[in-house]
Amino acid sequence: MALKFIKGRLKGMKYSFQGGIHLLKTEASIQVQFGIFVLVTIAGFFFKISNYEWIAQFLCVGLVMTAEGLNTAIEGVADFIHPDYHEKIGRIKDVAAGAVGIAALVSVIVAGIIYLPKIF
Ligand SMILES: Nc1ncnc2c1ncn2[C@@H]1O[C@H](COP(=O)(O)OP(=O)(O)OP(=O)(O)O)[C@@H](O)[C@H]1O
Repeated sequence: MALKFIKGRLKGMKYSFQGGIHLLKTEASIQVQFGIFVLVTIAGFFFKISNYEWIAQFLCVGLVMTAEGLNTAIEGVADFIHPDYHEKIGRIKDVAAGAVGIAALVSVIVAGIIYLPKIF
């Protein structure tokens, strides 16, 4: 029983890992965000940011990439169930993209709070 449960969870982890790799290989926006993650990590070491600033930074990067992954999944489902033009599909995609936009805006604000005082 417990072994079956553990095997199921490990399988789930394998699928989520495969999904993440697929996103990184195929989605230009995730690749850009991964590049930003690398850059801000370098900046974090350069400016010697505090533990709490590292936490805020990792949470922001994670938030944006999670939102982007979900946005990609929603776009994929929308295109699969309705490949043709439809006003509602357009609205659904806009809302999903809007969620990424909110995450990105919050992240830019957090980055400003962390880095602007260190630069100026
Ligand atoms: N089937 C559709 N019906 C109506 N409007 C659509 C449809 N597909 C896309 N759109 C409109 O075009 C916008 C961009 O959609 P698209 O699927 O090209 O996403 P994208 O942001 O370019 O993502 P990606 O670059 O990952 O393909 C949507 O937000 C929506 O406004």
